[in-house]
Amino acid sequence: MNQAIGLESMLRALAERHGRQNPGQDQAFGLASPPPRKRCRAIAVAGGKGGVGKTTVSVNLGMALAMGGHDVILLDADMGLANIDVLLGLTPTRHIGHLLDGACGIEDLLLPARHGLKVVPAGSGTRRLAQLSNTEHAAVIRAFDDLVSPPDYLLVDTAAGVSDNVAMFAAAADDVVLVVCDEPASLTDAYAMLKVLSRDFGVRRFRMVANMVRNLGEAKQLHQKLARVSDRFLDVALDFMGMVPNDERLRQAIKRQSAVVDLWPSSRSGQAFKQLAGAVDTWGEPERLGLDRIAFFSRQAAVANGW
Ligand SMILES: Nc1ncnc2c1ncn2[C@@H]1O[C@H](COP(=O)(O)OP(=O)(O)OP(=O)(O)O)[C@@H](O)[C@H]1O
Repeated sequence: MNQAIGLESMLRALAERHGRQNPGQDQAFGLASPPPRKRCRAIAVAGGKGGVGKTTVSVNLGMALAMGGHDVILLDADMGLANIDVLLGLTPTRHIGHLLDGACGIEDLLLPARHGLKVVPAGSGTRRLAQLSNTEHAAVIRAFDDLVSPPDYLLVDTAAGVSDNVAMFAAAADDVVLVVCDEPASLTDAYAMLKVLSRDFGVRRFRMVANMVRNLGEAKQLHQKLARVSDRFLDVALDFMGMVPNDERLRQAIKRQSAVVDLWPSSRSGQAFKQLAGAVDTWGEPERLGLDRIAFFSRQAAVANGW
């Protein structure tokens, strides 16, 4: 069976399950509707090529949103090669593998970082985690239903490449942020990502962050380069979200196992991440409808919206 079709039917099953868990069923049992809960927005950070800065952007954007007063969970979805905990100097005792083994629940995995940011670690150096099946990935997504309180934002740092793993998380999220840097391989991999996610998973809108650029002009040029090709050959909208400059301060922060936006908020990259967080704050309601409109926190989202 075509893998994309297999994945799509799995997402459809998740959507049906989501429908079954609609709060309408509470009314069917004569129960009062629960009070409205806040809506969680799931944002997948992808990039295609390894080393373009996906994890750096995920960590710092998550921290910047948390510093802005938002409740944020950062999921390390680079299963088997996870490194968010290392970047933030955290020492997890449990990871996604334990969740899949039934040894703990999602709440037990939430690792507190600075400014209230919470990290869900994926585990590193485990072959099994690097080879999770589609069913196991779906189980990870479903596990978020069990959170006691959904956050404002769920940021998902995806793995490199355009594997089923990456596609599944991106297709389940409300928004896909594409991190691109000015290298031919980054551009071609980003294009491949746009193509697969739009053609096989119906993702139509992407937001691009230009990373490791010199200035805004260079960032916009990079966006135009990719948008020119995607406008011509693909049915997608690629919005310019912002840029992160190539900044030695950021590399120093990584060595100190800290987010640059926390350690040096006035640095060029620190300011850039605050601007990216500001951009997220201005996004309207998610546009995606139908199959790919499944939110990570399906049940909480359903309760919040009265779906
Ligand atoms: N804006 C930046 N300025 C300076 N250095 C940067 C910047 N962004 C990323 N880097 C450097 O690039 C390295 C790789 O970044 P990162 O680990 O975030 O990439 P990635 O896309 O997540 O890679 P992978 O998919 O292989 O995990 C960082 O360790 C850092 O040294």
